[in-house]
Amino acid sequence: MIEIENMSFWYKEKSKVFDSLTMKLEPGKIYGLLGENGVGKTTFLRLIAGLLFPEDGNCTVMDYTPGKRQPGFLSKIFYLPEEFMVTHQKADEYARNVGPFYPNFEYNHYATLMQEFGVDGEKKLHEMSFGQKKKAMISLALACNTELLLLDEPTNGLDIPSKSIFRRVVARAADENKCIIISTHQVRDLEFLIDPIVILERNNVLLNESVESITRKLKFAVLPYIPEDALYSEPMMGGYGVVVPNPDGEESKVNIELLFNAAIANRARFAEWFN
Ligand SMILES: Nc1ncnc2c1ncn2[C@@H]1O[C@H](COP(=O)(O)OP(=O)(O)OP(=O)(O)O)[C@@H](O)[C@H]1O
Repeated sequence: MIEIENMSFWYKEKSKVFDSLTMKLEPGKIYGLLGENGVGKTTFLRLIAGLLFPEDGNCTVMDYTPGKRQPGFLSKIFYLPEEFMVTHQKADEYARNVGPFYPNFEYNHYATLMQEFGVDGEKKLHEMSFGQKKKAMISLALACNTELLLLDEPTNGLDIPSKSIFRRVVARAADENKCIIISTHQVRDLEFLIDPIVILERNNVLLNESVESITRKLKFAVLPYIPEDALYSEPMMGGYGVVVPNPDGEESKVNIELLFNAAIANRARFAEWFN
């Protein structure tokens, strides 16, 4: 669905955000896009959406060149930025105006999602709180039913019940033809939703792997001690949260925060294991 080949991008040439980045993203998945502050997650989403243009290399999305912003392409993707300007329209009115640009948009689906999130669509968008606006825009994004959905920090601003609803409605929206990419720092909000996990690092991608492949190679545990072969450990309730190599393929549940910290602390080993 998304093929990126030797793509370089910079705002200022002497500090490249991406330098010859190559990666593939497939349909039927909900990707979790992680990375330290300033590493380029938003830039990555904007390149895929065609709002920024690669300086070098190629980025092809569903056989389109995003930067050309062709109508066929625009009707197949929905990009929801972390922060957005809203109009003075009522949320429902806005959905009725924007939705028809997307061939698979269903107003009833939008209305059901708004009800599920408990947002009053008769309220004007600019009079809503940040969380209410976010839920209205998430409802619209999902109801547009596009092949590609790009969500930048979608759970930022959502209260605890809304985060559960978000996980439920996104899981329900996923199907084999769709690719959903969620950029987030709130990994605990999305622990059981995102798979594969993509970790960006300065200039490039450090990891792009399914949870299954990660847990085949790594074991996550809470132990009363730090094992000698620990790739990463940190104190937590009950002992230490540790990430260790998993030569015997023992089953464990991925802890994304531990994975992230282990990857950052062991860049070379991760590159060797996973590439
Ligand atoms: N409009 C811009 N002009 C110049 N530099 C920019 C611009 N937007 C972003 N940058 C720089 O590009 C790099 C990547 O920024 P980006 O916002 O993509 O990172 P991010 O991973 O989304 O960060 P965060 O996790 O803090 O949201 C940063 O070093 C940032 O300072």
